[in-house]
Amino acid sequence: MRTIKIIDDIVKDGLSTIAEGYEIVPDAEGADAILMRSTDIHGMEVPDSVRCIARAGAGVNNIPHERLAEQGVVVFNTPGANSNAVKELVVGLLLMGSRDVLGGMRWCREHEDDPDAYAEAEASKKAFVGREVADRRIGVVGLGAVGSKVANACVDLGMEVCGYDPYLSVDHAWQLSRDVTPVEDLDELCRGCDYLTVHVPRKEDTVGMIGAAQLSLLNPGAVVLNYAREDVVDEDAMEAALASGQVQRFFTDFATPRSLHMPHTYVTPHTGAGTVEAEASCARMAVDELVDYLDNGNITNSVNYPTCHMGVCRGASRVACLHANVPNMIGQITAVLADASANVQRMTNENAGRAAYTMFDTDEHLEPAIIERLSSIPNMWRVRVIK
Ligand SMILES: NC(=O)c1ccc[n+]([C@@H]2O[C@H](COP(=O)([O-])OP(=O)(O)OC[C@H]3O[C@@H](n4cnc5c(N)ncnc54)[C@H](O)[C@@H]3O)[C@@H](O)[C@H]2O)c1
Ligand SMILES: O=C(O)[C@H](O)COP(=O)(O)O
Repeated sequence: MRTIKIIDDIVKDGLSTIAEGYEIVPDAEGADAILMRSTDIHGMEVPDSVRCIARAGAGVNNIPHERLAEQGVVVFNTPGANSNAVKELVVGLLLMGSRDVLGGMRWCREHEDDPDAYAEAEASKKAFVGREVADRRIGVVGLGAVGSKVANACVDLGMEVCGYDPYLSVDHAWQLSRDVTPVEDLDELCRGCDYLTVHVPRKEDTVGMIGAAQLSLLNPGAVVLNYAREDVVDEDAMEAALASGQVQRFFTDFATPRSLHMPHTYVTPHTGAGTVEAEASCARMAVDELVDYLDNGNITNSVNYPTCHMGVCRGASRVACLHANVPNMIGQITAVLADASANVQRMTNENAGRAAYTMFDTDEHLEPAIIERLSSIPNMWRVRVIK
């Protein structure tokens, strides 16, 4: 029986793909895997029993995945599984940001007991006049799963769309409308924009990337949306830009103590991915990743280990070695196998960044002493006997 500890609220129907032979357990201690969403686990001691963690969602800044790689824990996320949900909300808010929809609705509510409201509305509606988004310029920062969908939707709305993403993947480039203009410099992207929307992961080079300089390059009265992470947009700079009118409205998914008190700021409580469809598809993808890793050693969508597939083991045994991406690891692993006269049926090695993964099938089970020798190779982080 394999065991999974669930942290956060994972929707039940998303768990439907958990295979037989799996059990949800109340504690991480002793569990084989953790399934989670946004809880910050930087301060958590991840028990040695845990072989993998799947984040049902995109952002992994809440997980110390580099440290966990060295602990032999594979961390997964679910790229793209919630991107349509974010796109739909961002497009809705973009339209709301162009018209004072909320102000108009507030006016109506305030006049709910006024018998002349219907007639007064005609006189008052001038106060809520907005603008159309068609032909306006929007800058999209980050053209991944969410950003590319937002950019394409803005093209469909008739906007002039520019995008900035120095690390754009080939897959996402293929998905992008040819009407999106790529811009190679962030400041150039911001210059003359009426709208700016941010869709990058939180990392060293993105924290504070939208600051005073970038906001000053927007057209006066611009609308800014942050459905990425709270500190990608510098709050000091944003508050000043809102106070001066340089930014007319700011939509953010992050209820920080500061954003909740900023003028002309509309805060949602991290509900960018909050649809039944997105929650279920993230959970299903995360469960599939965990199960394929625990059962077969295959790695799909990991953020700290390379992609690696060897299908289902047809030999007597399958072993996976999780180790540092340094020279001579394969040489040392095969030397141990040669000493043991092990007959290797299939073997694969992949690396990504600082981590590497070697997996092999043998036609006999290896003695515990051989596994011990593999484990004691310097820079070996974990050896798993999968079958
Ligand atoms: N509010 C929500 O509920 C919600 C939902 C999904 C994602 N997110 C956030 O949005 C982020 C993006 O999600 P995604 O699914 O599109 O991820 P993604 O990985 O598909 O896309 C991120 C894109 O940002 C680009 N990028 C990285 N560094 C950059 C930089 N310095 N400048 C410009 N571009 C850069 C990458 O090349 C990539 O194309 C996530 O990491 C997460 O933090 C929030
Ligand atoms: O990174 C993400 O996928 C989003 O921030 C959504 O997070 P959540 O699933 O915890 O709401």
